[in-house]
Amino acid sequence: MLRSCAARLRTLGAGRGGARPPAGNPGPAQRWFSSEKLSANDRSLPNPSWNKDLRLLFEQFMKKCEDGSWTHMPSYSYKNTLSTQDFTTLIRDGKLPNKHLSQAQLFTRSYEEGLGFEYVMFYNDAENRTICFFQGGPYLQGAPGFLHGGAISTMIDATLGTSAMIAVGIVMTANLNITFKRPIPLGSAVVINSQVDKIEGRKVFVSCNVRSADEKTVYTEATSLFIKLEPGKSLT
Ligand SMILES: CCCCCCCCCCCCCCCCCC(=O)SCCNC(=O)CCNC(=O)[C@H](O)C(C)(C)COP(=O)(O)OP(=O)(O)OC[C@H]1O[C@@H](n2cnc3c(N)ncnc32)[C@H](O)[C@@H]1OP(=O)(O)O
Repeated sequence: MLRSCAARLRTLGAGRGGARPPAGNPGPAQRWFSSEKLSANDRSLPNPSWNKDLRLLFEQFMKKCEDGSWTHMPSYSYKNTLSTQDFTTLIRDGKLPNKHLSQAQLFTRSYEEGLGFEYVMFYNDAENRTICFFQGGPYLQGAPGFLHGGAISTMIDATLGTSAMIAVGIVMTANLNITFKRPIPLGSAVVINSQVDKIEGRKVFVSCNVRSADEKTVYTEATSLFIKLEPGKSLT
């Protein structure tokens, strides 16, 4: 059975060495999810590029957060931050050249406002669900007027990855299976509804579908396997 989200988030930071981070010195998970210090740079809040549907969905779910059933997840570009350093140290023994690290930022937050990935995620602890509201901008075009399949896959990976991370800690995608059923119009708001289906040891099986904001059209379906990283085991 999945543990409560709060407990999982507390232990995420302990995964590397077994010790809980001391008070005032949050572990990686607390840094991703805590909005206290970074809220000014939170990219998951409405901006002028958001269409009416995306705003409405955001407002509806912010209301649902009031009773604690859903939680809003802030999101940052992670430009040259400690959390990126932590992850690199974990899987590569810190061997990534510093020059690259200093330029690094989260792919889905690397476009200017409105041009690429505009999205916000919420999670529901009791139901092990993460929901993402996503509006793809003009730089994500594939077939004329529609989103590129790689951009859709990216947001699916990010949403499913977030679900898996909330469940077990730091993970990487081992496998991602996607069925594209209908093309997604550029600039439209869609709903990526994901859930953790099963956890077996370090393996986390997750799935999702992508629907229109009115839920009438199913655009995409996906299943995926994430693997929890083992502390001290280099992947390179
Ligand atoms: C701390 C800070 C973090 C900083 C982040 C800050 C920002 C965060 C913001 C929010 C993030 C949002 C989430 C984004 C998610 C994106 C994730 C990616 O794109 S990731 C990029 C894209 N992904 C990559 O680049 C990953 C590349 N691949 C790898 O690195 C490795 O293959 C691995 C890590 C996936 C597993 O390696 P390894 O740890 O050595 O594991 P083993 O070989 O020992 O196997 C363990 C078990 O798993 C089984 N199993 C394994 N694979 C498969 C499979 N494909 N099929 C089926 N099964 C598979 C295997 O059979 C075994 O089963 P069993 O015997 O126990 O029953």
